[in-house]
Formats: sequence, structure tokens, C-alpha cells
Amino acid sequence: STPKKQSSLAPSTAISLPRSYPIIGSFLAAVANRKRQLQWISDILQVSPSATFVLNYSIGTQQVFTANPAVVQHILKTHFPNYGKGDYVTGTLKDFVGHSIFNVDGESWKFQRQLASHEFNTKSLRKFIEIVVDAEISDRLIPFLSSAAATGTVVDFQDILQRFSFDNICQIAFGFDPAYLLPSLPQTKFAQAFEESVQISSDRFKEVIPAIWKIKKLLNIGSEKRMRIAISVVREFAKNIIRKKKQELKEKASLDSVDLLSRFLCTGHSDENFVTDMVISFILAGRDTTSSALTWYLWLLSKNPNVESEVLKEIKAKSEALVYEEVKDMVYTHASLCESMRLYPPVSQNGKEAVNDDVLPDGTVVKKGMTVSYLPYAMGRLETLWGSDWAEFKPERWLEKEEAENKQWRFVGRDAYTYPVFHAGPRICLGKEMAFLQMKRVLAGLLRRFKVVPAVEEGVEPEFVPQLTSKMKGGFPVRIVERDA
Ligand code: HEM
Repeated sequence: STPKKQSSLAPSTAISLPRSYPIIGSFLAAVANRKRQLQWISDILQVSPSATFVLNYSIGTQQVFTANPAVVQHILKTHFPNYGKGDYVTGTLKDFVGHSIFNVDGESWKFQRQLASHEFNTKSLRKFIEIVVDAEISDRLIPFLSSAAATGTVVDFQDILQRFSFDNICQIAFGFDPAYLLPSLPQTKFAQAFEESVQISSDRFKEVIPAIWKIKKLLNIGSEKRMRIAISVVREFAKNIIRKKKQELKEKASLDSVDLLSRFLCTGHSDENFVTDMVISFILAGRDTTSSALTWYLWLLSKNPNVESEVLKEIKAKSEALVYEEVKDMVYTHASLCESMRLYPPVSQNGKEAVNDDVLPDGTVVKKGMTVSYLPYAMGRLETLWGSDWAEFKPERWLEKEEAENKQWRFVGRDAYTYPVFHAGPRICLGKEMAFLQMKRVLAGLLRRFKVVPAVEEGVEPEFVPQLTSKMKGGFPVRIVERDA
């Protein structure tokens, strides 16, 4: 009953390591593969001994790429202090996310992580699932989908999910409801500007010669001109949220619920620029990750009816108004989400910069200032890690049947270094549990009642676009079908 092997996941041609020439190194190959860098490097890692490869961009510029769990553990955990964000990442992202948690190291990171961690305790998560997510599903998602089903309209599900998670994150982190998933699907200036900022920030990373975007920025031309405009729209939006919150804090002696933003403002962090960076980062973390994961998940589910029926069985065994514990307990759905993100990780690549010279566990020599990047996308496709059936969508890889008489599924996780989809070590994703709860609750509300049918040509597979967070190119056009009908 295993699904058909998805041929397009496998590299299409024989792979060879790029040649490195004197002076120019592999610069020409890097330029030629600029638009498909993720797949190019992933293919190279498949055939590299120890799944690590040092790319010579040109003389004096080298970057290490790896899909080796021991190396990932080394940089993210055991030698954590030696691998920071570095000037390259920080400089590229600074215009968009400033000095927020995603873009700093050391004391500032520690402080922000400590403060943000309150947002993710059991009490907050319960409120998130039982109140915020629940209301967004019943008041906005379901009515929207019912009407799409009734009219047979094709809708872009990636967009719907982004709207959903945008409303969610703003409510839980800032106590503010942007009401973006309304039936009219409003096109706000903010959403477009946010999208553009993400895209141009991602494109900066794809520039083989970073000086190019810096010159464009200096001259205020082309994409960098658009970036400047988009970012000012985004910052203005964030600042409005902050001003409203400050007003609210002034008017009320105590707040009935304390959100992340209030916590930042109450701990003396009233510097507007810093709080603005924080707001933008949380929107990025909350909006773009789970929506990406669910988009690809629903695509895989549509190709694998056996998995869909198993998920449905689990959903139907729960009550309709799911409480926190029931959502936590959706074991099969949890496994299928892990499996989907193995193939389509929301953050497909991530890099760290060496503070001092070092030697990686596989013997690779790292010089101070070099970037070591690990690729969850490549790792999820390695035969050595997942076996010869790695291209198959098989939630059962993550499950065991219990010995007890009722034979329930039991989740069997993989270590965070083999599966660094949520990062690993001291900087592991703070929102991991929140993300799983949200995704499972959405799936329960959605799939119980509707079937999501891709409106794409038979045999055509959507394209995976790696940005800061990965996207489905051009969106995910679907038709919604009521199950009872
Ligand atoms: C499927 C969903 C998600 C995935 C795959 C994911 C993945 C990641 C990854 C790879 C990182 C490391 C990024 C870096 O190197 O800076 C990270 C960090 C982080 N994530 Fe998530 N994330 C998800 C959802 C969320 C959600 C919903 C939130 C809530 C707002 C969140 C909050 C954070 C925060 C605050 C950090 C920074 C941790 C630190 O630097 O100490 N994430 N996440």
C-alpha cells in the first residue's frame, strides 16, 4: 500500500562535483546554478564523502555545506559558542529583521530568548489552541471554505494558510487581530510589502557576489529601491501595533492577558526600533513556517489517499471541539507532518559563521570567518539517513504499534541533528510545539469536513522555492469539496 515513488524528488541526471579552477574556483558553476542553488548543493552532498562539501567560490572564499548529522551536532550544540550568525547573515537580514532574536548572538539573544520563552508555556499554548486557533477555524476558515465548496471556486490554499497564520500570530504575540482571513480576502498594502521584503531578503542570499545588492542599495535602484519602500510599509504597520499597545498599557492598570509585546514593553524595552524588529520577526516566524509546512502537507496528502484515510480515522476518533490534550494526542497526524517536512522543510538551509579556526568531526578544516551551512532539505533526501525508500511519503517511519491490547500508534522521533527542521541545540525553534499544535488543530478542523483537491494539471508537480522560508511557486490552487456531499 505504499505510495508511488515520486520521481521528481530524485536527482534527474548523473551528479558530479563541480570542478575548481585556479583563482576562479567553482565560481562559474555557482553562477550557472544560482537559480537552483538548493537542489545543486543537495545533489552534490549526495555524492560527497561524509556528506560534506567545501565550495570554492573563488580564491579566498570558501563555504562548507553539509548534510552530516555529526557535523550539525558539532556546530549547533557541542561547539555552539564557535558558530554564530556572523556578519554575512546579520548584514543581509538587518534591513528586514534588525537586531531581533533571529539576527543576534550573545547576551542580546539570551535576553530575547528568555523573554520570549514565556509565550510558549503550557498555559499560553492551551489558550492559543483552545481559543485563538479554534475561533479562527470556526469563524473564518470554515465559512470561507464552505462558500468556496458551494461555488466550486479555485482558491490559493497557500494564501489562505498564510492569512490564517498571520491572524494567529498577531493575536497570540501582540494581542491584535488583523482580520486578514475575511471572506473578501482583503489585499492589504502591508501583506504585499511583507511578501516583497521576504523575497528580496532571500534574493540577497542568492547573489554570488553580495557586493551587487549592496551597490544597488547604495544607489537606491531596482530591487533594493523596492525593498526600501516595502520595508518602510512593514515597519509603519509594526509601529502602529506598538503604539496601540503602549496606549492600552497606559490606560489599563493590569492586562487580563499578557502577550509577548506587552512583556517586551514592560521590561523597559520601549525603544521603538528594537520592538519593531521583534514584531516583524515574530510575524515572519509565525506566518511563513506553518503555512509553508501545511501547503506541502496537503499536496502530499492528495497524492497519498492511504495516509489521508489514516489521518481522518484519527481525527474522527476525537471530539469536534478539540481540547489541548486531544490535539497533542494526534499521533499519526504528528508523524505525517514530520514526514512531510522531511521532504519539504519550511527552512531548507541554514548557515553559521565560525568565530575561530576549527576542525569538523569528519575532518573538514574550517577557517575563522567561514560559513558552515547545513541543509535540512538535502538531509531529508539522503539514502544513508532514511533508507532506499527515502522518496516515499511514509508516516510509518515515525511510528510504532504499541504492544498493549488496543495497539495504538506510538510516535518515535528522530534526533534533532538527523532532522534539524526546527534547528537544534540551544537555539532550537522556540515555537516548535506551538507550530505542531496549530497545524494539527487546523488539519482536524479542515479535513473532518472538507477534501482539498489540487487544481493542477495531472502529472505536474508544484515547484519548491527556497526563500527565507520555502514556498510553493505560484501558490497552491485547489478546489474544496464537502465530504458529506
Ligand atoms: C513548522 C513550523 C516551524 C519551523 C519548521 C521552524 C523552524 C525554525 C528554525 C529552523 C529556526 C532557527 C532559525 C535560525 O537559525 O535563526 C527557528 C527559530 C525560531 N522559531 Fe521557529 N519554526 C516554526 C514555527 C515557529 C513558530 C510558529 C514560532 C512562533 C512564533 C517560531 C518561533 C521561533 C523563534 C522565536 C526562533 C528563534 C530561536 C532562537 O534563535 O533562539 N517558530 N525556527
